[in-house]
Amino acid sequence: MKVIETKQYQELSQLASNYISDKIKKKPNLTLGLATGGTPKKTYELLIEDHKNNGTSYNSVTTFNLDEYIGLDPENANSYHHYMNQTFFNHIDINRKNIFIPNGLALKMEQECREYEEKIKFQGGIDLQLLGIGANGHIGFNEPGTPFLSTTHVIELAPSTREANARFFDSIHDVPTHAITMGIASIIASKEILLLVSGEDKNAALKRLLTEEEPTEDFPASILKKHPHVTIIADKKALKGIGVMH
Ligand SMILES: O=P(O)(O)OC[C@H]1O[C@](O)(CO)[C@@H](O)[C@@H]1O
Repeated sequence: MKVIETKQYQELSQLASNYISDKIKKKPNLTLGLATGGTPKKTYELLIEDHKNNGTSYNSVTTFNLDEYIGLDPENANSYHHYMNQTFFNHIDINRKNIFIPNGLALKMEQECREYEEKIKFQGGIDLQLLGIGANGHIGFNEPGTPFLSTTHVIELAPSTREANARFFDSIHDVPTHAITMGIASIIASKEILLLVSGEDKNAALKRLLTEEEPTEDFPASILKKHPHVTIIADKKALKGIGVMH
């Protein structure tokens, strides 16, 4: 895993945005895996700026999002469909038919999960997966204990995840209890992974990722150690007290 340290969140976001836009310039029909949450917000903002100022085009790009809450309508302000439209898709020239996000309202969830995997495979796999990390080490919504061999599935959210994400909702009671998420095997099948880590509340998770030896299902992000092409961009606060080789 290659670690790039930045001074703060702004610089982290600028590097991440440059990284992604360079990939699109090199491969205009890139298949991009996307994440939600607070961490990548500024990256999306800068990608939009880059699209407007430099003309980076998403016309031939295909995207697959990691996850979605179960039971939230795409119009719900807290759904990841809504997040992605507002934060990114509404501001770039992406072809709507090339956007894929798991359907949290599917009547047949098992079928939805299976078909999501098939769509990724049909597309030839994900070229670059953008990732965040939960304070408990989750990637996507794969909570501690999720099997490394998992593909897209329904998961019960950990209480700590619901608490952390309650900041986006009126009350913790409104945070869905379940989500549909790409599995750990689905994430790890991506050709390349870009993990963004910002802030002191991610320090312990990053320390565990960078220092502990063997991957363990108790700490989902640890599987990244087995992936041949992972780049981590982390700010000083996230890296505090962690010795990184430059
Ligand atoms: O960037 P945040 O808001 O800390 O979230 C970290 C991770 O948690 C999730 O939002 C799921 O809770 C992921 O999609 C994200 O990468």
